[in-house]
Amino acid sequence: MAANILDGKKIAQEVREEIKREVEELKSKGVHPGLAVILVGDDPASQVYVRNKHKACGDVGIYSEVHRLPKETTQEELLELIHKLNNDDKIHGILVQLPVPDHIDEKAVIDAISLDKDVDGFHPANVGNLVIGDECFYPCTPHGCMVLLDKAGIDPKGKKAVVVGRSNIVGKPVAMMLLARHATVTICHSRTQNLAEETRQADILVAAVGRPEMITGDMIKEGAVVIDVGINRLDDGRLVGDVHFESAAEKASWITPVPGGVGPMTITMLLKNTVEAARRKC
Ligand SMILES: Nc1nc2c(c(=O)[nH]1)N[C@@H](CN(C=O)c1ccc(C(=O)N[C@@H](CCC(=O)O)C(=O)O)cc1)CN2
Ligand SMILES: [Mg+2]
Repeated sequence: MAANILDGKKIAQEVREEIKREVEELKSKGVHPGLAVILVGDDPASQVYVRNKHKACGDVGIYSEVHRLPKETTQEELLELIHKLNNDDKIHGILVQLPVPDHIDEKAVIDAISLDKDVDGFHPANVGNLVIGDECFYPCTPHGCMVLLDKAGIDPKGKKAVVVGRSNIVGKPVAMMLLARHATVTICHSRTQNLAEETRQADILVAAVGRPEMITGDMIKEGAVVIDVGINRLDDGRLVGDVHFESAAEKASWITPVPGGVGPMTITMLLKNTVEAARRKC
């Protein structure tokens, strides 16, 4: 089987057109959605992501401000800025680009963001609401995975989904979202025995481990849908996912490429959450 490509770049663009219209509608009601992004330090990849977030906001008409803080910023200084933004009516969404420098407690920072402005969906109360199926912001990358499935017309209901990776920002939330859509979900991780035995049962396989090309074609069931969340830069400069694309594409019915699969959806879902946060103020 030669897999169909789930083109995240194209789908992200389509979703951004919808978001643009939603922003116009909110503006006509007197609400201009606003996002504040905080970047601490000078991690090169984070700088690119933050720049892309700012540009993406501009493209759809969302007001955005970027707070670039030096890497020596103390936790107190960062919390003070978050507190200020929590009380700023122009700002509907706040995010702190991760990772933060080692001397800053990531959990303290996430906890400080007001629940109604937590457009990353990382606040523990948001995560709790996701688990129990209450109103919440879906974390952006897992939300992007679900939108890709929807756009390809793949209904998780009754399907066996296997998620490889148990991070708080991707593995666990995507498993919960698949469960909410009535998939039978297995979460695998570094201590899973016989990983291939598990992955070969998946109708939907989500790879989010951060290990280059570790999921190979022989680990995939014929006709499976493969969502590759990994973004790994190799020594030779190539960017690859957690899935070995060529061998996996011979087995899968649908597969996301890297780059150009899940990645472009992440920022798009951030825009969507920011609009949703603003809508709740209407
Ligand atoms: N506060 C947050 N921090 C981080 C998040 C997040 O959702 N919130 N996710 C990642 C980084 N990230 C957005 O912040 C992000 C990662 C990747 C992409 C993307 O478009 N990737 C491209 C390839 C880009 C490249 O060439 O390097 C792709 O996969 O096609 C967008 C956003 C960690 N931090
Ligand atoms: Mg690949």
